[in-house]
Formats: sequence, C-alpha cells, structure tokens
Amino acid sequence: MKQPFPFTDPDTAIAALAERLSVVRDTEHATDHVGRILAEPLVADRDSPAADVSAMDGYAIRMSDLQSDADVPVSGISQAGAAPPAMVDGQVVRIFTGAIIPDGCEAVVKREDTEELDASIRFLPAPIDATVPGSHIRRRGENAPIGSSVLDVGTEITPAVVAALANFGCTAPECYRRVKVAVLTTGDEVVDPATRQLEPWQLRNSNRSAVQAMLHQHALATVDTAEHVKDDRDSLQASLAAAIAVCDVVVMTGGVSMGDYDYVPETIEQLGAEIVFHGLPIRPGKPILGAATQDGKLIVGLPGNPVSATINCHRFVLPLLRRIAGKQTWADKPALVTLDQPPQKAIPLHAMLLARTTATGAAELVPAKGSGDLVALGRSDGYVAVPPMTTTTGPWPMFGW
Ligand SMILES: Nc1nc2c(c(=O)[nH]1)N[C@H]1C(S)=C(S)[C@@H](COP(=O)(O)OP(=O)(O)OC[C@H]3O[C@@H](n4cnc5c(N)ncnc54)[C@H](O)[C@@H]3O)O[C@H]1N2
Ligand code: MOO
Repeated sequence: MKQPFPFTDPDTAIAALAERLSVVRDTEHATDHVGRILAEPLVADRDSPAADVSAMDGYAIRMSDLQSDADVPVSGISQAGAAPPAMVDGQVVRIFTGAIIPDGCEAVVKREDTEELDASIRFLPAPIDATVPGSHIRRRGENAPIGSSVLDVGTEITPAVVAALANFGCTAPECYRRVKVAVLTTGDEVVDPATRQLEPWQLRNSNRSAVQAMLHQHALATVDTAEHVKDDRDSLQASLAAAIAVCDVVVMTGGVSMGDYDYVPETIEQLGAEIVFHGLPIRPGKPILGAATQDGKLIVGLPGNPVSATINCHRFVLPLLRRIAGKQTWADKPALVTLDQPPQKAIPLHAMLLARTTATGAAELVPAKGSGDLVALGRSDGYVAVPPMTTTTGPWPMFGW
C-alpha cells in the first residue's frame, strides 16, 4: 500500500478499473432472464396498441351526437376480445376499456358522463364542452409503431422490462451470459459459519456469506467457486490461478493490508495482473485493492474486516459486475438522504457510514464500534457516503443493501 492514494475518490477509482475490464460477449436465448442483460434490442413485432382502442368504459360517439336534452340510441357494443360493430348515423356504440374503436367513431365519452336510459343515453352538460375529437381514444401505434426499437441492448431485465418483452411476444430474449465469479476468503483464524465449537482465536467466515449473498441478489452473476484459503503463499497462488482461469471476476477478502501474512497483493502481482489501486482515501476499506488481468478480468482484494468487506463489495464489485455483464448504465445512482443527526467526527477520508432509513424518508446512522462490528452491520439498511472533513447532515447518497 503506497501513499499518496492513486485516486481521490471511489468513483474515479472504479472508472479507472472499469476501463481495463473485458465485457462479456457470449449470448444465449434465456427464459430465466429476470435480472439479466439484453443482448438484442427489443423491436415491436406489431403496433402498440395494435388498433385504435378505448381508454375508458363509455360510449363511442361522433361529435355531432353531442347534444344536450336529446336521447341518443345505443346501436351496439364494442367489447375487448371481439371486432367492433359499425357505427350507425345518429346512434352511439357502448364500448369497454381496451375494445376497438368502431369505424367513424370520433371520441369516447365515459359512462359516468352520461345518463344511461334503457336503450339510449343522454349526455350530461359538462362533457359536451370537454369532449374533443380523439377524447379517450388510444391511437394505434402511439406507444410504438411496428418495427420500431423499444429497448436497447444493455438494458437490465427488470419486472417492468419483462412486461414489455411479453407484450411484444418475446419470452426468451437473447441475453449476455452470466458473469462467473469466484470468492476467495483468506485467514488462518477463519472457520466455516456452521462451526459450533470455536477457539477464542477463531471466527466464523461472515465475509464469504456476505459476498455470496450480495451476488445471489443479482442474476447477472453466478458464484462458481467459493473457497477459503489459509494464509500460505503457495495455496493462495494456486487458488487464485485456478479461479482466474475459469472465472471473469475473483473477489478476495482479507490479507490485503500490511501484516506479515498479507499475501494477497504479491499473489496478484505474480499473476501478471495490473494493480490499478492498492489503498484509497476511504473508511472503511483504506487497504482495498483493485486489479485487472492482461485479458481484462477483475480481481478485487477486499479488506478482511467484515463491515469493510461488505460495504466495499457493494460499492466497488457490484457496479463493475454490471459493467462486465454488459449493462449500459452500470454506475451507481444512489438516492440522496438527509441524516437525522450529523456524523460525529470529521475525517480526511470518504466515509461510508452504516445507516438505517427512517419512517420520514431520512436516515439515521447505526452506532458502530468499528469495521469489525457485525452487530451494527446486521442492523443496517445500507450505508451513507459522506465526503472528507464533513459533519453536516447532507443530503448524502445512501446505498441500500
Ligand atoms: N499497519 C496497518 N495495519 C492495518 C491497516 C493499515 O493501514 N496499516 N489497515 C487496517 C484496516 S483499515 C483494515 S480493514 C485491515 C484489513 O486487513 P486485511 O485485509 O489484511 O484483513 P485481515 O488482517 O486478514 O483481517 C482483518 C480482520 O478481519 C477478520 N476477517 C478476515 N477474514 C474474515 C472473514 N472471512 N470473515 C470474518 N472476519 C474476517 C480478521 O479475523 C481480522 O480480525 O487491516 C488493518 N490493519
Ligand atoms: O477498512 Mo478498515 O475496516 O478501514 O478498518
């Protein structure tokens, strides 16, 4: 870890690393596409809507029908799922939401704007003035004409996107393949979380659980390997080499700072990867390491302290994963929240403080004893990013888990 820091803030460090990474190019048609990235544009296979349709339940009219004090006969019904009847001069057609507008119809009047009699209607006075040609008619192709591009390559497939895909008959869109990730945790003191009898010098592997859980939330990546490695040069080198051979990304935790057993930086160097940063002006996470291999694969060395590993996996690994996965807008865009109390200490680093959202939409800091405080971590909804030497309440960006 060399001083001064190579980048002044997390976002420029992330951008510099991003430039050196390869983006996934393999694609596949996928029915399990939620959360993945579109590798083909969505093109409208028909006009949307496919015909002029009614936006309301009511009556299809001609403008000349709009007279007060006259009974206007109802000549037929246009309902969803059937072709419309023809309009008859001087008569209206009862119409339902989504049903096709009959030829000759100029506007739709809502049912509640009429007095409905047995086989005829009367218009109430107000809608007579308010109705203009086209009222309550959705025009054929007004959302998207046939052949037009609806969604671009690089769009993440959210539930909203799934709705649009289904509307245009796309049930197995071409997606980029998922990003393959290996998680390597390190440390002789670290044991499996299921261990019941621990010595005082041992602790459970919360970092592996946190990183895996975070990646499982995102369908654009799969965790192909999750391995714990002892603090031993040769084992670490062998595990990293095996992981990087088959994965696009290796996320490591621990062994990244200045201890005698912190072999992660030299192991990454031996692999011939470029260390883009080792140390950033952030807390927690000052010793963080970001590297790119010659063929554009990502290696991140997260500090071992659990709060640091979890926050920085979220802050650094997730946006870079989105980038590698082919997502067009991959950078974080966190919402701004105001803190209900100012941070207590001004520090010359970008602070990432565990926080909880409050009922009023503000955020409160979760009291934490440091970057090993898993209790505070578990009580948090995310973290707030506060610039160096700042003790004001913001608003500051809040990153939610
Ligand atoms: N002389 C210096 N010492 C330290 C510095 C520094 O700048 N100069 N930075 C400190 C900071 S900040 C952090 S963060 C840690 C990070 O160190 P490492 O990445 O080398 O992490 P370790 O020493 O391996 O572990 C730190 C801490 O976290 C526990 N740990 C590790 N792995 C796990 C895991 N998988 N699950 C749960 N807990 C884990 C480990 O037992 C240690 O308690 O360095 C400071 N030192
Ligand atoms: O990242 Mo360390 O956890 O800043 O204390």
